[in-house]
Amino acid sequence: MRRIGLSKDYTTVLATHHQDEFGELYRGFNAMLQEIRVRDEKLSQLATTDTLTGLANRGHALESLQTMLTRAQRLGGAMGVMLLDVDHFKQVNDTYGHPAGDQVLRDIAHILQANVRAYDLAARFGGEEFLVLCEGADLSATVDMAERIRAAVASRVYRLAGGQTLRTTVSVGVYAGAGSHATAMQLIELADQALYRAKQAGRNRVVHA
Ligand SMILES: Nc1nc2c(ncn2[C@@H]2O[C@H](COP(=O)(O)OP(=O)(O)OP(=O)(O)O)[C@@H](O)[C@H]2O)c(=O)[nH]1
Repeated sequence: MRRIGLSKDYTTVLATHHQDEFGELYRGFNAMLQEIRVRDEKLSQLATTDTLTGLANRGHALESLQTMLTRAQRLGGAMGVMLLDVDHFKQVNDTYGHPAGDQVLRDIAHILQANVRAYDLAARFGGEEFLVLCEGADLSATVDMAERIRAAVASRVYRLAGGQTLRTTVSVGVYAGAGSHATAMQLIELADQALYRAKQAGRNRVVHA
């Protein structure tokens, strides 16, 4: 028990064959460990997940970016970063209402999840902005993935609760690379500059740095 207390490894189960008070004590202790583990998982889920979309939240995305970048730099591999912003989203809210806007954000989150690989990370980075981290992807692979997502969003017809339908588009800024001196914030900044150019060029497009 002292070892569990020190290691905080609550997955441990204490084995006992006692049928007396000791057995009772062990079983109570195991039940308590199980409860701590479930609460631990719930807390960590709450701390890393965006509640509206179920995607990773900004903090978790930044941590993952740092981990992915460090790994890519250590192994000399590539990585891609994609910043997506919903076009004219204020108009969606103004025309159809905030709940409709929320539904669009949730739908886009589904599209992202359906289009990224198991080892990529899709996150909600801010209000109507999403970040996708593509592990081991070079520029061409990241742009291809971004283009697939852009096209999927553009062709989606959102069906609202009241029977109305709407369509929307996203602009995407892409950066790929993991230069030995690059920092996580520089990667985001470069993707953001590309995103800005995508908006300036007319939206509903992918631009890379
Ligand atoms: N429904 C909903 N709206 C949100 C949420 N977070 C941010 N927004 C809205 O997103 C809108 C963003 O608007 P802007 O930054 O003006 O950008 P935009 O209208 O998308 O225009 P462009 O980015 O230039 O294409 C604002 O109206 C915010 O209120 C959210 O969680 N739910």
